[in-house]
Amino acid sequence: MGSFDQTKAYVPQEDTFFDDGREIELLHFIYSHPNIDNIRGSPKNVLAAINEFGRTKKYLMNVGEDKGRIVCDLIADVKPKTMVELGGYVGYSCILYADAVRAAGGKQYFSLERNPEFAAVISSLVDLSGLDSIVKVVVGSSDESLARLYESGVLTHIDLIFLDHYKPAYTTDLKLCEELGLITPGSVLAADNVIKPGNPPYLEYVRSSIKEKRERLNGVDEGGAKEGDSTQGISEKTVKQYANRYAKEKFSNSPGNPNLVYESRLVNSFEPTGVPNVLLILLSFTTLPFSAALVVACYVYGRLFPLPKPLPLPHGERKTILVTGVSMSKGLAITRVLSEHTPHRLIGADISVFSPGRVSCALEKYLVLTLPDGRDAEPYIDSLLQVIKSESVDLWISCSSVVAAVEDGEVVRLAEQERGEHFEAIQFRGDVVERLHEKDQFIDYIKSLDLPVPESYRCTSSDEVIGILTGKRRKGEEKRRFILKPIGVDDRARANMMTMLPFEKCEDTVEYVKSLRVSSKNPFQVQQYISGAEYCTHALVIRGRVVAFTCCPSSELLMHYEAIPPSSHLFQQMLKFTQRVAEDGGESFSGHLSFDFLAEGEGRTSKLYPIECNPHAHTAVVLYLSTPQLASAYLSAFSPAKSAEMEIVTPRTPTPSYYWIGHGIVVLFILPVLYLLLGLNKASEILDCMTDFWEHVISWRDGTFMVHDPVRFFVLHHVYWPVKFVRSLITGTRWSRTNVCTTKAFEQ
Ligand SMILES: C[S@@+](CC[C@H](N)C(=O)[O-])C[C@H]1O[C@@H](n2cnc3c(N)ncnc32)[C@H](O)[C@@H]1O
Repeated sequence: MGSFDQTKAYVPQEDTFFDDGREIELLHFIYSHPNIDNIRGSPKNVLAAINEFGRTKKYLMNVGEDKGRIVCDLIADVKPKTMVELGGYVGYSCILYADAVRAAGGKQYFSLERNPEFAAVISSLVDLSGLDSIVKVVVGSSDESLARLYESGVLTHIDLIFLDHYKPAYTTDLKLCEELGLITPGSVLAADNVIKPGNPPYLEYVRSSIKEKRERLNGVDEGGAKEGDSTQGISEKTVKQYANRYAKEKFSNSPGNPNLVYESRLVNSFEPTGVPNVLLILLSFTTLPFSAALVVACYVYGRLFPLPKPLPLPHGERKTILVTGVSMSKGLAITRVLSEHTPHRLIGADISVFSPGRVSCALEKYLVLTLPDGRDAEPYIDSLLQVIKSESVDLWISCSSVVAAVEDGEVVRLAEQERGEHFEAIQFRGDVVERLHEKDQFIDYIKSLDLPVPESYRCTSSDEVIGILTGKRRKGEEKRRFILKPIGVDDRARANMMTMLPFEKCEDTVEYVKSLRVSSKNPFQVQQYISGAEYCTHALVIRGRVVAFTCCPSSELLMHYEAIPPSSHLFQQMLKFTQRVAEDGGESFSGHLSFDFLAEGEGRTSKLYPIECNPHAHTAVVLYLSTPQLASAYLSAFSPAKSAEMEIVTPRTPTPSYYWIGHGIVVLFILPVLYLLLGLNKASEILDCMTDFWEHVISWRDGTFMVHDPVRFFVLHHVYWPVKFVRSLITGTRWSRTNVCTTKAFEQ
């Protein structure tokens, strides 16, 4: 779970927070919006306008962006033909989900809303977003509407149901759907608010075994909730939420189908009102004494058992090596290995004053670089050039983040221009970075090397895209599936565009593609969809030769790195691919090179497709933390003969796996304990998380912690992140997810 982005917060909830005319006000707000022409026909813009109203005018009880995304992911997974929502309010969830259902090839979305005024608002906004062909808004109490839809034959089966209406009716409506056969094995339920404010009868029902349900039906349950009492344990405020308009609530008395069992999973997310990231500051504060004690213990141990120092070099042979990006685990891992195993002078630089790298004893000096000023990267480039000049840097190892890769390439060119001679740098030139990083250029380039690529097309108009998606198949040819990626747009846009195409109906595909407004200014890549496991690699390339290489299964979100053994077929395939690209780069090709691959099929017959290239260091380099030979690989940059002879350095075997405790403690320990205390999750699920966490603590390694260099771990968790959170609270800086290992806080 990420932290809530405060800038997304709606205005606070008042005592009366709905049904006071604000729903109609919302319609006036949207239809008189200066951007109305762009809102028309665009579900995304209609949702943005609803959010704008909630943030600047009045609170709205919508599901919100964070929780909405979870259900959208579920829709993409389940691909429901028919989805039903109970409780539509002003249509936020309806527009968001119906758009996702359409994108996943679905046909129908039923929004059931009891209040006719709200239902009229939904219908109006659904029309405005152009989703009227898939959405049916049904006015009336959910139980009556479900029964009516079933009897008229309009609704025969529900693939995915979203429950977000009157909390006590969750269980009774679910049972009704079971009895009518609308919900069958394979149907998926997504229920909002079961954690907060809580819905114990619903959770109890979906977690009961067949035997328990039968016993309760027959009235033999000992001491449990009385069958039929669906308000038990739900707060009085929630039970009376709609009492102003519907004085007496009525429920279906359906017995349900006790033979159905559900697999259940609780997912925490945020209401649009927000959860302050103060909690994370508190976590850092409460764990501070433990970390401080750990630092002291490590310090004493380090004094008693110091690491052996590399032999000093004769006068004049000591070089200065600069590593940039030392706030990140990858930059620190490289400096750590170099400082332990080379006698050269190591200096580090990064853009943060509070960088955990500045306190690392691996560095002799830390320098702060200037942050790029908006789109102007010059201040950053100038400050880096200044460091290279003033410190007489002999070798620069660039470990900067992806956003600075092109600028870093430019720095190499300018440094050479200034010196009038070759400047040794582990950094590709700007044009190489662009060629490898831009999705379409990369695929074209790889194709030119005769290496396998997923079928990909660059398109600058909707017609081009439609032509490819709806093109005729040869006889016997299987239906191919594609995804559509924006080119040169940020990764957030890409995350929203991973829709499987074409849809069943040609007109749906056409409608969808047209809504993306593909043009020469907004080009897209149509790419063959490949289903399979994803892998990432990290390589050090010097003068066109791969001198160090490792790879592992991709797991950015879990933040786990487990090396694939060099003897495996997959490893060899990925290495061969990387070597081919490196060779093609020639003598001037030095830098960190990493690829993302998808493997189609398994074992020795699997076929690898590269999907992306990152021409910069990958966090997987932490796998080398106990491999001294990595230092020699970097130093081979000083001697062409050595790099030509070097054996490829792979992480020492057995290689420990890496995790980040700051991440693990939140997702695998604190949250599960919280659920346990609140009685919200099954003990077995909590136990699984705890076991994972414990296993990591015992047998994995933290990517930041080091017994002989413990202060940077302390600074990361008790200075860097808290300062970032406090700053974010004060300035309202946009962030919704944090990555402990790259020290980045970014929008999801
Ligand atoms: C929390 S709001 C739904 C928000 C909406 N799902 C969204 O995220 O945009 C709950 C809605 O359920 C409706 N509702 C409550 N009880 C209902 C019932 N028995 N049948 C149908 N709708 C109901 C309320 O009128 C209200 O509009």
